[in-house]
Amino acid sequence: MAPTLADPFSDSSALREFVINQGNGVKGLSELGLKALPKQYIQPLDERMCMTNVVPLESIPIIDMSNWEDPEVAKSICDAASKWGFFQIVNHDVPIEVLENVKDATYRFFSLPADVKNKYSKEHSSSNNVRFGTSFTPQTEKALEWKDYLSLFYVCEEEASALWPSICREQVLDYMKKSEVVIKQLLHVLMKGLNVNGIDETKESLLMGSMRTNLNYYPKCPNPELTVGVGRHSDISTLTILLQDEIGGLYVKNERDNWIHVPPIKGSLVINVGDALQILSNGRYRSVEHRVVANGSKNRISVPIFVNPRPGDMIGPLPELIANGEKPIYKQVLYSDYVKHFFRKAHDGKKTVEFAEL
Ligand SMILES: CC(C)(COP(=O)(O)OP(=O)(O)OC[C@H]1O[C@@H](n2cnc3c(N)ncnc32)[C@H](O)[C@@H]1OP(=O)(O)O)[C@@H](O)C(=O)NCCC(=O)NCCSC(=O)/C=C/c1ccc(O)cc1
Ligand SMILES: O=C(O)CCC(=O)C(=O)O
Ligand SMILES: [Fe+2]
Repeated sequence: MAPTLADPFSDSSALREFVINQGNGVKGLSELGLKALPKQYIQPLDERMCMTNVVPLESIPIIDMSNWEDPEVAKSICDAASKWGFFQIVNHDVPIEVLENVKDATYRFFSLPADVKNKYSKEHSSSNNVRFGTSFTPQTEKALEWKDYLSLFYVCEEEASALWPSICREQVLDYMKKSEVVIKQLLHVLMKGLNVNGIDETKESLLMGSMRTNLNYYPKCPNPELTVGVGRHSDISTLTILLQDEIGGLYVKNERDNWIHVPPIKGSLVINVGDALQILSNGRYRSVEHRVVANGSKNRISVPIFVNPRPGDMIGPLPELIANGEKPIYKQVLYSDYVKHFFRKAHDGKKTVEFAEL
């Protein structure tokens, strides 16, 4: 039963019970039609999006992938990865139906009753590789984030068949599979830009040995200006392939510490460099801080594929770079240690990468 008092969640344990334990998430809160944001979601002033720091006319590069091997296109990819850490791609080979299907599947999953979704929560899921949750790390966050998610770590088809929710499984698998071509194209170009030519099996595994797909749901929010959808962070992936819907709300930091909006473009994918690639490239490609605002009138979804090393891989500057005389700025770290470090703290901008600094 949903609480009905005027301020039903002044008591944090009531909020925790409804949102986390019962699996209603922020979607459940949103659907209660609250007039005011529960205080647990109110972010400190300096974490809220201040529109005076937004540069309206600037934009991350938009790259046409149809001639991806053309040296000029390749240069624009490498330049974008060094300067911005973010770009959008159009005319890639992922069919539009695949993108539309995974968005539909995301809506279908979040439309399930709370008790059904809750079977995939940390407490109830039979595997760490499938996790339905809310905010980022509700145990450690001082202020919660206005977001629910389903996170699916891919191990193999058999495991996905056995453990992933059937309501979205095929669509997520298809999106992952069809994205592999463009992921390989991008990694090929980015490695060439470092004078690392030819990606052998070991290197392919280091760059894209594991994948995690998140289905993110940001419901309509009563006081969007007081909270965040996702706080400032850089991803810990090698590359992230992000599908967003038509609503907008993703902002990226530029070189002058201003925020730039990433406008939705139908059929495009947003690509960003993650910490793992920043470390492997010895800082030549940059993972960049980004955040998502909450929306006062519309629900928003996004579907990132995090392309990662394997949990058991050691990551550090690639030997080819060091052999060329570059001084390493990162040490070798076990990727799963890096991932755990990221998940055990609240979002804190670019701080995660300090874990690997020499
Ligand atoms: C290190 C992992 C993630 C977990 O290891 P474990 O040995 O099974 O240990 P735990 O299940 O106890 O997880 C360690 C901590 O991470 C937390 N965690 C474990 N997955 C999760 C999870 N998807 N979500 C949010 N907490 C989690 C988990 O709750 C736990 O926190 P705590 O209970 O406080 O100790 C392991 O599965 C692993 O190495 N996975 C393969 C690599 C991998 O997934 N890489 C991540 C790719 S990038 C990425 O996911 C980015 C995500 C992201 C997400 C949200 C954002 O806003 C921004 C970015
Ligand atoms: O929803 C978005 O646009 C971005 C989400 C994000 O940054 C993430 O899941 O890491
Ligand atoms: Fe992100």
